[in-house]
Formats: sequence, C-alpha cells, structure tokens
Amino acid sequence: MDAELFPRERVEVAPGAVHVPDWLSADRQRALLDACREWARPPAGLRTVRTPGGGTMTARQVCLGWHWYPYAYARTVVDGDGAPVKPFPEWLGDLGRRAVTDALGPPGTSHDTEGAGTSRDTEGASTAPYDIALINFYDGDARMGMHRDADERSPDPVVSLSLGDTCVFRFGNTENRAKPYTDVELRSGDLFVFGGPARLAFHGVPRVCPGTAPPGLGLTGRLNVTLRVGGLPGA
Ligand SMILES: O=C(O)CCC(=O)C(=O)O
Ligand SMILES: [Fe+2]
Repeated sequence: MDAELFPRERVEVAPGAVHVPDWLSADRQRALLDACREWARPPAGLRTVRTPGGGTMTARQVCLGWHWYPYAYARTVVDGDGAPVKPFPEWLGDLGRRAVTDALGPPGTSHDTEGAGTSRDTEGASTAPYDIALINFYDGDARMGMHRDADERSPDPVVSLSLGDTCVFRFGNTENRAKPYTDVELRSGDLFVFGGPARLAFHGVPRVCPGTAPPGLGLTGRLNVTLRVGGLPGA
C-alpha cells in the first residue's frame, strides 16, 4: 500500500452506511483474490447476467450460498449452466460479522444519529449467519447501474469488499436513483457496510479506474465481494 500523505479516515456516508478504508491487509486481499479465482471456475462459475429487458450486466458475476438472478435467489444457476451454486464457506461468514462489528460497532450498539433509532437491535439485524456472496468482476468499461439490494429477506447489513482497481461507488437515498447521493472512492482492501436505515438505499458503480490496482496484488480489473444474510426459506 502506498503511503498516504493524509491517511484515509472511516466515514459514515449516511446513517448506517460506513466506509472503512484499508480494512483488508495486502495478505488478506491476496487470499480473497485466490479464493475468487477458484469460485470463478465452472461449473457455476463466473457468468454474464442477462436482465429481463434483454440487456446484459457489464460486470460478470459468480455467487456462493444462493444463486442470484434478476430478481430472485435459487439454489442452482437457473439462468446459466444449471449447476448447484457453490457453498458459502464459514470463514467468509466470520469475515462478514467482523466487518459489521468494525464498521457499525458490536451487536446492540446504538449508533443513533439525533435519535433516529439506528441501533442494530431495533433495526432487527440478527445474529443469523451470512450465507450469500455475490462476486462481481469489472473489466474494461464495466459499471453497475443504480439499484437496491432488495431480494434478501433479512435486514442484516450488506458487507462490501473491494479488490483491484479503484472505483467510484455512488451511495444514494432510499427513494430513487437520483440525487442526493455521495460518491465514494473504493480502493483495493476497502470495506463498505450498509445496514439499518441505509440497507435499502440505491447504489451503483458509475466508473472503474483502470490501472489503479496495487501492483503487488496481481489483478487487472476490479472485484467486489458483497456478503448478505438471505433469510430465505429452506436456508
Ligand atoms: O461493485 C460494487 O461495489 C457494488 C456491487 C453491488 O452493488 C452488488 O453486488 O449488488
Ligand atoms: Fe448492490
């Protein structure tokens, strides 16, 4: 990691949405990248996602635990090779819980802003294990439009880990895709968590900055791993 003139600070972008720069060490980034390379292999590997309107997502995706397709979850790759989704490893769930605690505080912590009642207990966030990972690979001009992560049935926070090229991550409001939103630069190793009142906020990736990955990582492009609690029937 290049030394910064001013270290980047943890920022609460909106109540319940926190950016923690440099959360993963260089070694942990490399280990997560190695795991992503394994998960990307077929069967049930990296695929291009087709949207109902006939378009395709520019970021390619692989899932663990539950397979996401527009706009539901399944146990097999129903819109691809039909293979069973790869298992969600316990260590990744542990990483998810640690991420939430580091970003938002331990369970039961009140991080109210002006009495807004954003305690994780009152938001219904649970101790249920993280059981879904969506891994997105961005190369070239890949982007992700503004959307909500709304296909899970659990209110637990979404945990986002970034590897490789820096991107602009746009974090918006819960009403619509338009302003107000905040643009955050996510770099390799950064953590972003959104839960509580921010859990259903619109967000997207308008831009990836090619050639900005840490030279030692060995990744061209950007990987983002989001961890979610599904709360899905039959889990
Ligand atoms: O790539 C990112 O940083 C965001 C990914 C995302 O929003 C998603 O997987 O739902
Ligand atoms: Fe998302």
